[in-house]
Amino acid sequence: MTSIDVHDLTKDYGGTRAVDGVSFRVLPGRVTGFLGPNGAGKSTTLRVVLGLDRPTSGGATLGGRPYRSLDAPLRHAGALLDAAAAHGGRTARDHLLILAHSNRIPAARVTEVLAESGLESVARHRIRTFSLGMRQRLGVAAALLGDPPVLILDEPANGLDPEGIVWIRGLMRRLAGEGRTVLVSSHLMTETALAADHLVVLGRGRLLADAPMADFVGGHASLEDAYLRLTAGAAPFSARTGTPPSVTTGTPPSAPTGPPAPAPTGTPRPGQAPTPAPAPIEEKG
Ligand SMILES: Nc1ncnc2c1ncn2[C@@H]1O[C@H](COP(=O)(O)OP(=O)(O)OP(=O)(O)O)[C@@H](O)[C@H]1O
Repeated sequence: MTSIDVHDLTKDYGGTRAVDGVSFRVLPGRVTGFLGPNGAGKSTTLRVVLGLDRPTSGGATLGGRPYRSLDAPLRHAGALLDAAAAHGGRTARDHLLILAHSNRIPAARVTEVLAESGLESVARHRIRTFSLGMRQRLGVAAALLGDPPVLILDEPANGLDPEGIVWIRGLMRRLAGEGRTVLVSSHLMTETALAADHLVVLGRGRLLADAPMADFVGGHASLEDAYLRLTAGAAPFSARTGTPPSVTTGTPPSAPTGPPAPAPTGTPRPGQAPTPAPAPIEEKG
């Protein structure tokens, strides 16, 4: 099956370094959660993987090939990046039919993905009448269209109702169970804890962790706890609350709190630099 490989990726926007020498591999057969604070570089990385942005240096491949070199790319990788991207004047069905046609996918597959995403009853409605959650479902339907071995989903639960959140979680688990490669970015820790087997965490454009979920959370009260400790030094927009980060470790408040244990980073691959240790948490007064 097909892995996603990001190799020593750096991306600058003018004077802003959005991604800084990041390398990781996303393996088939599991859901990999892609986490990081606002502005950490997740979307930029996904855009480079999908050939939507050119890297400054390094790069990314799917099954060893750059996305841009793929023939009929929807058959190799399905992506949900921006649910608002579909043309509002088209019906959901027409939107999918156009995508299918341009990737040599049979029209019958459109009917299947409309059913899979729960949109059958609104298939002939114009997309501009869709709610955010319906647009998300349409984005997922488009990602599934080519029956691809790789799925890349950026905040797929955004706007979904509780039934939809359960649906997308089950869908991701099933796709991974079928041996596909599923990479999902999210800020929802509870959802990520339920859906993901493995985590890749960025902070300020750098790789902070690349580890199995159990190893990442190990010794912490929850995924949220482990994540907040790891990224506390890398969150650029933390609001002043007058209290320390909302981590609950079970340790009494008076107990000395040293720097967090670095989350396990997995074995560096040949040529890959070890993951930098996270910045220590500074206790706020
Ligand atoms: N097109 C662009 N032009 C200029 N700067 C950009 C552009 N896209 C992203 N950036 C900058 O790159 C950095 C990384 O942004 P990116 O959107 O990749 O982060 P993110 O981890 O996806 O954040 P979020 O969780 O808020 O979506 C930020 O500093 C952002 O301002």
